[in-house]
Amino acid sequence: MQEAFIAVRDLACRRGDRVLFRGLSLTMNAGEALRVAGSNGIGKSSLLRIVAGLAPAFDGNIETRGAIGLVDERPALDPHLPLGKALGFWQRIDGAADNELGRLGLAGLLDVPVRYLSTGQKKRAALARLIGQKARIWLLDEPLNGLDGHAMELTEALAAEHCGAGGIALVASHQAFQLPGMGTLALADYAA
Ligand SMILES: Nc1ncnc2c1ncn2[C@@H]1O[C@H](COP(=O)(O)OP(=O)(O)OP(=O)(O)O)[C@@H](O)[C@H]1O
Repeated sequence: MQEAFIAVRDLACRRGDRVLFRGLSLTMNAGEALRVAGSNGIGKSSLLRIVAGLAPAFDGNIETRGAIGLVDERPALDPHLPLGKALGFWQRIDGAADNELGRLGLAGLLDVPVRYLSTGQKKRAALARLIGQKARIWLLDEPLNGLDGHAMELTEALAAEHCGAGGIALVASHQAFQLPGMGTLALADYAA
């Protein structure tokens, strides 16, 4: 099984003219989960994007081992395709895998164009793709936004199963995320 590891060392993040945080270090090993907490605009999404390699660090460095799957408010699913075909695109790349469609309440929606899915359905569709991706590192940006109570619990359960199987979950959320043994990193502690 592919190893999972994240090391963030003395990280600083700058957006535009402003340094948002500095001096941030953390290490995550297989099976660990961490919630990044903080108010709007403090830099939670920016941190996840830097860890994903989608944005540059202003200072410090990041080391990751294991494939990374990022879920944010923009599902990487073609809005014009029916959900089944949009997920099928990724299945051809990721390899066939159980996307947990039934569990995610998506089995009856495969003929619906992605753009017509509700906010919560889109979020669940993004989770289906993430599960199919089989990435060892999950970066979840506000994963509970727009979800009803049942879907929130399901998302937390899926993340717990992912960590139980040796994955890593780094979760940016301004609201509580229930996951056994999950630590919390208050980004305000590193505000520049
Ligand atoms: N490309 C950019 N150029 C300039 N400023 C940016 C850029 N991207 C983000 N910002 C700013 O950086 C700050 C941090 O944004 P970020 O999305 O990381 O915050 P967040 O903690 O995830 O917020 P929220 O809880 O609202 O999702 C915000 O003030 C935002 O306006």
